[in-house]
Amino acid sequence: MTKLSVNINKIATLRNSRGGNIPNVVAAALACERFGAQGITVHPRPDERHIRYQDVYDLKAEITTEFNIEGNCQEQKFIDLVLANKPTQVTLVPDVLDQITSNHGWDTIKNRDYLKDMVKRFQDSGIRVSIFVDPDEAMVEGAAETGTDRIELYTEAYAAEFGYDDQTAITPYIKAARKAQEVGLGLNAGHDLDLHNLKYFNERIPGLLEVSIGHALIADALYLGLEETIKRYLACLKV
Ligand SMILES: CC(=O)[C@@H](O)[C@H](O)COP(=O)(O)O
Ligand SMILES: NCC(=O)COP(=O)(O)O
Repeated sequence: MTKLSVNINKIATLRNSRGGNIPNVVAAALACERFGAQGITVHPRPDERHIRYQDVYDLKAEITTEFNIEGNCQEQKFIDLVLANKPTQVTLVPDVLDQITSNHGWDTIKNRDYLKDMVKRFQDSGIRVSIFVDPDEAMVEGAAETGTDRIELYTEAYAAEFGYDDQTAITPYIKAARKAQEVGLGLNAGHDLDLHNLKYFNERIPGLLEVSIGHALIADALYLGLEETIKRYLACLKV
């Protein structure tokens, strides 16, 4: 079954809006685990607008499921943070500084040598590496040449098209997933996945190992509660 990693950035956004420690991100992560999530994802950004660097240390000390840290390895602070915490997985995302959210994958061909160095650096510390890519077979092949363990397919385009033309929405992802299988890469996916589009995606993408979901899931929890929300997302991942 595809694993669900809950991205808790938005819990930190809410906490930071007031100062103080409500809601507590570690308590929220532990609740996600208790309710069945198989992993916790955070995406600390350089301005610490949601997850703070200290949160990563605090989470690492408490959580027991797979810990996935996403971010831009062009920031030395990010590399140091990951190496100090040794999560299960680091996901390399090519964000620029003032980006509202992630909006593109790596060009794994142009940046092949750079990514190769980064992948080795993290793998040498026992950390599984995933590279965030658009659903483009050439980018998947390029990722394989870096030595990465996995890729994460950037699903914003799928989510935007889903509900209009589902077949068109999913086709590039099926092709990219098949290519990942062919070149021996593990497959993750994420961004804008939600209760409407997740089941269709999971049922059609071969070899999907993990999805990381934050924005929609935390928003759903406002209405449904965290326990019921996680239960519904897990149900979408059953085949
Ligand atoms: C890589 C990815 O798609 C997610 O991590 C997303 O970027 C979440 O980040 P924000 O919560 O800052 O939007
Ligand atoms: N890697 C994607 C992620 O962690 C969550 O993205 P979103 O669900 O907040 O869009």
